[in-house]
Amino acid sequence: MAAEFVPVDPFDLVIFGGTGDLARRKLLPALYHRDQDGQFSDDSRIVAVSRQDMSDEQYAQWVREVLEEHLPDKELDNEVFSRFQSRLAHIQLDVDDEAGWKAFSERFDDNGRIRAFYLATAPSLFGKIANGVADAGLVDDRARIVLEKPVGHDYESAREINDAVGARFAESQIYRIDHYLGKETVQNLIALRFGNSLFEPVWGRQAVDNVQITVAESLGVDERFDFYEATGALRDMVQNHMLQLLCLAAMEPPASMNHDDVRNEKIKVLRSLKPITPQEVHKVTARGQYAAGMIDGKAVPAYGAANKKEQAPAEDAEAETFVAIKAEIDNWRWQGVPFYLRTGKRMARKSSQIVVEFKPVPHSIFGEEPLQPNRLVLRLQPEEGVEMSIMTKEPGPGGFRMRSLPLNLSFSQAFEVAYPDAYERLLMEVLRGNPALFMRRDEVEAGWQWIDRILESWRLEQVEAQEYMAGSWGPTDAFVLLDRDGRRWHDN
Ligand SMILES: NC(=O)C1=CN([C@@H]2O[C@H](COP(=O)(O)OP(=O)(O)OC[C@H]3O[C@@H](n4cnc5c(N)ncnc54)[C@H](OP(=O)(O)O)[C@@H]3O)[C@@H](O)[C@H]2O)C=CC1
Ligand SMILES: O=C1O[C@H](COP(=O)(O)O)[C@@H](O)[C@H](O)[C@H]1O
Repeated sequence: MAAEFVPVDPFDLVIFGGTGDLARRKLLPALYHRDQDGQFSDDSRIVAVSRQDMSDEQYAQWVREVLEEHLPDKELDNEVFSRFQSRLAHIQLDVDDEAGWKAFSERFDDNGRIRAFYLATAPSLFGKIANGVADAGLVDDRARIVLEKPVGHDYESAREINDAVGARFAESQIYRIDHYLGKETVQNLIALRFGNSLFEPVWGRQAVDNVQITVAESLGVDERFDFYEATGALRDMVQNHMLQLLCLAAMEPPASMNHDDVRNEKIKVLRSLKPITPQEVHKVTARGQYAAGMIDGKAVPAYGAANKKEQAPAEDAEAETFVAIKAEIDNWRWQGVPFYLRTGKRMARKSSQIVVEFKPVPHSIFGEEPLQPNRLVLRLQPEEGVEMSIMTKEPGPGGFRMRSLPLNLSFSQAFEVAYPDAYERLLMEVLRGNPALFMRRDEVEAGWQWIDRILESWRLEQVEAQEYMAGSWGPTDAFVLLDRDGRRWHDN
């Protein structure tokens, strides 16, 4: 079956935070692309909400500038934009202002279209917005609500948000987004594990030595300094993206691809994560913060020095921009197999991958020839693909000279179809009403429970972020963490 873009039913997509950074960089370009591929009916609308005094026309003009800046290859097509523009509207509303909601509700008629409310705002506003749209009479069976990550700041706040939103929307109408679940290679992990019989017998403690999950970014925090100081990499990247990757790599085979079958398996992994206690936190975690350095031959400033609060000296900045964790899953399949997680900003280059390292052969028949353990590498970005390293004999006479060589599958070379980016896919799944690629309430809360223990252990043990040079692979502690186990990170 060839890839095709199937149109979605007519909709009103209401983006709270339609003037924010996420809307600018991700949501609007994603929607433009889906419109370009003909997936939207003529009467579908995109309504942005913010506190700014902006007419529909001014908003459309602003969106044009945003797209000109953020579309890859700057490929704005005038004909497509004119169709896209006709869908756009802007509503001025401070969601804290109760009186404003009446005027808001008057902008919607009872048109039978799908209504999707996308909450691209701070999570502290999620409960208010859910109440606002419900009190305005806009929530019926066809309505759905999308919650951007992070859902909360810790377990307690996540529960409060889930309770507040859950009081006005059924769980099946709530789409908690983690855009990593929309990435092609992340879904390919499911295809690889459960579409091939080859891997299942070796997928566990008998054959796997360790698993390494890296999400490295070369980007810095820059103008998101305030957000990062309040959040840090553990909450920003590990609680959601990294734990989701870990779940997909570690879960048992689901009964089907039905959303609850997959989520039931993921939650079991989260509940099996061994809590990280104050006694061991120094040994099994590393916290880092980037100092000035060089990336791609260009000098980049330290965390906290390049933000709009430039007067705040970097040494006052506290948040971690890097985390490494040795995670353990207390279940039969993974007993004794460490999952090393690592994420950071301003690292040597953008590179996200999952590496499954298999055990070495039990006995070598090749004398002194060094043998490397097999490795399966799933490259998430930038170049998506799968690589399996195997030992081979170097051709030619002179006995067995053993070499590790990769069997390499590059998705861009294997498939000609340009696949939609994660936000494009996830927005379409919302409009289609398919929650499979979104997080269920219990997953988010179980993730926070594990993260809260680490945060508490860091606090009790006063674990401070150790400096690492921008353009490196993180602080010394991250290397010591693996060295202690006689292993090393697979840098790319
Ligand atoms: N930026 C990113 O790359 C990512 C962001 N996220 C998450 O998405 C959410 C939004 O992030 P981001 O876009 O960066 O944030 P911004 O601060 O850039 O945008 C916030 C948006 O919310 C609107 N807003 C704020 N307060 C109110 C209010 N009281 N009433 C109505 N509208 C309001 C703002 O509009 P105005 O001020 O004009 O009223 C603006 O449109 C956050 O939870 C963030 O963690 C998640 C993944 C990536
Ligand atoms: O959610 C987030 O993700 C981005 C990284 O996303 P990617 O698709 O570019 O890998 C990260 O930069 C940001 O801090 C975080 O909030």
